[in-house]
Amino acid sequence: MVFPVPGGETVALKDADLEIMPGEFISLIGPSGCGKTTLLRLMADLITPTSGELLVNGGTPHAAREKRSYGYVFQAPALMEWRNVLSNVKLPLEVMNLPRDGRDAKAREMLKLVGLEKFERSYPWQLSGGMQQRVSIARALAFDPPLLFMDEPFGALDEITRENLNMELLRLWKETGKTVVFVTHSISEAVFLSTRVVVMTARPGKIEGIVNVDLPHPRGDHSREDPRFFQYAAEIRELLRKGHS
Ligand SMILES: Nc1ncnc2c1ncn2[C@@H]1O[C@H](COP(=O)(O)OP(=O)(O)OP(=O)(O)O)[C@@H](O)[C@H]1O
Repeated sequence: MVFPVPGGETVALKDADLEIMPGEFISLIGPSGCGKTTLLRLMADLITPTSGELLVNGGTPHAAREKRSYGYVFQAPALMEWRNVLSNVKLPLEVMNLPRDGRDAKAREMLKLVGLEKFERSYPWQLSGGMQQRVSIARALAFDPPLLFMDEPFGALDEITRENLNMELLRLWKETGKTVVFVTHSISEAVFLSTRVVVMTARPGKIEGIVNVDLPHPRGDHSREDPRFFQYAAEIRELLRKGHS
């Protein structure tokens, strides 16, 4: 992926070869500016690759977008301040023109899934950052996409809130069987959540290595104390070091 910039071009991604299987939880980790968001945006058809091939569910990213195959959770919650929580979660269902009577029920079901059923009438500014991020996850799940793209959704949260949301996300992933592609800067978050961690190099972003995380499910606080947890974290750190130099 090459971006034109004043006076030249930026090669954001090069030789990024990756295959993701249905139901996987993949984390992308790598130095700042290595192209993690770019890779996610390419998968989501928010930008078009300048060369190479990219397939989402066997078709083009554009076709996947038209079929509403994915939900996208941004770094910042990006909720509409003038809409209450229920109405924010309903938004994609309105855009898709789904029958009016089904929309409320679906949005409520999603809010229950993220533990916010008591807050449907609240406005975004009345919620904490973590709660807002849960609303945006509920919104991304509302139309039941098989894929979930998440760009550092918990980066701005305190450690304990982040750990709690990690637990919730894993529960959701297990319950719904979705494929998740998750961008993070945190090695421990990547190990805790993922089936595989994709470590990228500094720009132009390439894949330095992939670590299979074979920690048993359900994961919880005990997983963080498992000797294998430290071993996976050390492997990822080593690959990150190699990719930095
Ligand atoms: N629209 C654009 N135009 C020009 N350059 C861009 C554009 N989008 C991204 N880039 C460049 O591509 C590179 C990769 O950016 P990207 O946002 O994907 O990195 P990242 O790994 O997600 O970084 P971070 O961890 O800091 O969020 C950066 O050098 C960035 O400046």
